[in-house]
Amino acid sequence: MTMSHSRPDGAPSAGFDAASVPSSALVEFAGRQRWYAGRSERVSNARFEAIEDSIGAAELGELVVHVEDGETQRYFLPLVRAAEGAAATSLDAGPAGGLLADGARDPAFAAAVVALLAKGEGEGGALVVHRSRATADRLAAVADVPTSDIKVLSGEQSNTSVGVGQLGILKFYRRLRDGEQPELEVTAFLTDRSGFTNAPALFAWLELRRPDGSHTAVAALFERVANRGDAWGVVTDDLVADLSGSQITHERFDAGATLGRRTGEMHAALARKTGDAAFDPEPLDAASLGRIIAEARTEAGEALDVLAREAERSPELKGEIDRLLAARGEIDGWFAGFSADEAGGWRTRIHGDYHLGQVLVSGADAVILDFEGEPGRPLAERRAKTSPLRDVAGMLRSFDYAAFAARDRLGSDAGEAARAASDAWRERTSAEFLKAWEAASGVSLSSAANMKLLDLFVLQKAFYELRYEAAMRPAWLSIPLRGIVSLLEKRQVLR
Ligand SMILES: Nc1ncnc2c1ncn2[C@@H]1O[C@H](COP(=O)(O)OP(=O)(O)O)[C@@H](O)[C@H]1O
Ligand SMILES: O=P(O)(O)O[C@H]1O[C@H](CO)[C@@H](O[C@H]2O[C@H](CO)[C@@H](O)[C@H](O)[C@H]2O)[C@H](O)[C@H]1O
Repeated sequence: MTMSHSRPDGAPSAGFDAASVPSSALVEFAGRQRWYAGRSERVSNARFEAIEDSIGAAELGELVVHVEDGETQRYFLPLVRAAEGAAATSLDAGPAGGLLADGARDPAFAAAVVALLAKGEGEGGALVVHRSRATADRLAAVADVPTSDIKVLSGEQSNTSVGVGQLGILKFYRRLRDGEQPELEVTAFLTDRSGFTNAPALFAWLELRRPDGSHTAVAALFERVANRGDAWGVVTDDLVADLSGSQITHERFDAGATLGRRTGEMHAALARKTGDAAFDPEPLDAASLGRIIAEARTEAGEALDVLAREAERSPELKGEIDRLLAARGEIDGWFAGFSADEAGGWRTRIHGDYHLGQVLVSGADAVILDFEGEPGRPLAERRAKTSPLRDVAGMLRSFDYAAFAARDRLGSDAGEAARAASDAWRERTSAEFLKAWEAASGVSLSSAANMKLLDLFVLQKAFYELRYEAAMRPAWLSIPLRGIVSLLEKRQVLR
């Protein structure tokens, strides 16, 4: 169901000239936001481009950032007047604009968006409401939640998620990419057409249609899943307790077996043939395998370039960095060593950015979230069908991160015994995960070709993480670096 929403005459607005916000103030403000991906780039200028529509008192717009020698980045940025005393988190729009704040973090704005999604509006504006018919009554209940029960979730990730009472999660997409948002397509497919129930139901979403015909989703409302935290938090807490010899009194989350089963079921659901060309499985033939290898090979080279630049910033990692850089030829040769005979199986839609932080622990079960794909990649790539082993690799890398993070939390108490125990946990959990995944997905892991492809995806993910950590958390650069070195040693690419 689709409705267009237009600015009602005389609607209240934030009452400022957003177009006059200086570029320097926008860049400084963006640099403080977790969702901003341009932090490590040189920015030539930034501007606020108004959206011809209104919701509540916000001035709606896009933050448009021109990166030197790079693509233009667009972010959804509704602006509201900053609350008293909120100077530290606000955007200083100068004497004419005053202090402004991110509307996505403002409960009143979120309430207005939910009301709009539940109600829909007349024709004409730049924002279009899409609602799921199946969930209309649940949507009305979410719209009844009082503003006082609307709260931005802590631990903001690539986007900004807001809890609407215990019923809904309103997610504002921050980095905007033109085209279909994979998260909306995949969640709707899983819940409406495949019978997979371990992902939150999608209620409604808001799409921006620009005058040039391009379109992109800016917000979506999902069912809120009762949970005791994401699997990253639950797994690392339990591991810290185990490593430090503390008793666990709560129900233990059986990470390997539960995640393996639910992940496999998700992949089996995504492999269902329904006649929808965007989802129907296609053969993983030699041409598609060739594209996968070429992409991973290029990305490995790019990540090694980034690593070479990082070497100065991380002198404690110099030994491993130099070793990897010296083996560039061998690494490239490993990718080149794939043969067309290794093609086989199916490619389907997948999760695309799968790790422990994307799973909620609900009782003893797992609910899978965030089907947006890797936020740094173009939409067409994130919507492409590929091997489900890519997601499997993502979770294996996450077990490696969790083993490191648990040791890191123990600080100087973490001796050699803790290292050995956390490594053993990672190996055991990974094996249980793979076993349960194979049984639930129906994809065989006994073929040498599939195991080699799994290695490729593990390496590709770790190279992606190298770039991610270099840009976002340099202190964790060692995790993917050591993961890459260790895998390449096992496969005798590094000697
Ligand atoms: N449907 C939901 N039910 C309960 N909590 C949710 C739901 N969706 C998101 N969350 C919470 O918000 C956090 C961020 O959600 P996620 O979709 O991963 O956002 P991002 O796109 O920013 O990575 C999750 O880790 C979880 O704590
Ligand atoms: O914000 P997103 O969920 O879209 O994902 C991005 O950020 C993740 C970090 O929060 C990053 O994941 C990496 O760190 C995790 C631990 O914090 C670890 O569990 C993952 O295995 C590791 O990849 C993810 O790669 C990035 O896309």
